[in-house]
Amino acid sequence: MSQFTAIRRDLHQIPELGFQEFKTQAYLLGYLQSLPQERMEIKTWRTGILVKINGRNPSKTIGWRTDIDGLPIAEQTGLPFASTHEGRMHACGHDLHMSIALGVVTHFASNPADDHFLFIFQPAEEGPGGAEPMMASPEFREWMPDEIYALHIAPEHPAGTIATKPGLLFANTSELFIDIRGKGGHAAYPHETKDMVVAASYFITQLQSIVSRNVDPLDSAVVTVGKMTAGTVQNVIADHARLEGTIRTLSPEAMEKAKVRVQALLKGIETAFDCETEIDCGSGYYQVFNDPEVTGRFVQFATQQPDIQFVQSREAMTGEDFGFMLKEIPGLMFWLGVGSDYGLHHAKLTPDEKAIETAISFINRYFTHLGSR
Ligand SMILES: CC(=O)N[C@@H](CCC[C@H](N)C(=O)O)C(=O)O
Repeated sequence: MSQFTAIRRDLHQIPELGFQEFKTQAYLLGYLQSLPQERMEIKTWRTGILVKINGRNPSKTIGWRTDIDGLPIAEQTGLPFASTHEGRMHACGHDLHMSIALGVVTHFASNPADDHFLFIFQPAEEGPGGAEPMMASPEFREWMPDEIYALHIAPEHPAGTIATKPGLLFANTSELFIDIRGKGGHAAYPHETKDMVVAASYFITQLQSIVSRNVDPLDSAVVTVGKMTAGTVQNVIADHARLEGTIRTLSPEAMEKAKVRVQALLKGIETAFDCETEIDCGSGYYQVFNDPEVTGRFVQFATQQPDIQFVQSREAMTGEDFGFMLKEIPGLMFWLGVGSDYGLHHAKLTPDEKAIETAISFINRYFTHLGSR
């Protein structure tokens, strides 16, 4: 087993939620401090880390970003190195993202290029979003990169595949947290209550009309309620329901429209069911938009690599707060094939670890190409 596969397995066992990545940060710092330090500078920002490798004759700084948080999912892979944190899992591949980033740092710590490299270990990608506040920090601003790159694992492509496209790659997102409050009571006396299970059920059904009737069919959107809680026992009418979900749209305009419609539908529920509602749109991520010129250069390089199958990808309704970095800094995100029968955010996601070495070797070559004169 390669060194970075072993590291991936260590990290896989300690998934932590956004801004709680304390063990992860300690593990990463321990490894980074074991590398040659001559050209390396390290700073921490909350639970994240910034690592700069000073170039020999720099004219620019090239950035690489990895996310480091896990998800509130109970792992069901049965792997010997499964999560040891109950109800937490690296089900979005951030364990692979981190081990690949460490592989690239390791290479350039001993083989610096002409240009500087900045490695960003960013917390809270799954929520509430670490990229925007990290970028605004003095620690980040001091080492502001001139161009920036990141990858995301893609279970639907086999290991050895890289997929991307110029322009829009990932959607705009907005979280949704909704409370609906009425009046509880005996299950046999509904006329004396305001039943929030019924109100929430109507509301969830009405939400589906946003995509089918409000958003331009040529401008896709998704409205998903991933969690619904209401009630206490089978024979008591619930006085409160809570819904947690997310909106995804291909354009910022469709996002604005969808949010307005969610609020209008909620007002209707208040009237129809004589209840009170409260909405919190949580955090929202800006779309991932790949710089066309940077992507052109990247695709040309990737298609010339004998160990890489390059695939032109489509847009995806996933969100990524890396979009905030790309809004300010030219760069791109690409999908890395990891061939798994189970997809992202699935409790049985099992990425093919061969992709780790493929990615490290590919990025080392690409960054050497970019950072040398
Ligand atoms: C790549 C990926 O899966 N990202 C997440 C980002 C979630 C943002 C936020 N918590 C939301 O749900 O809106 C995704 O679910 O796409």
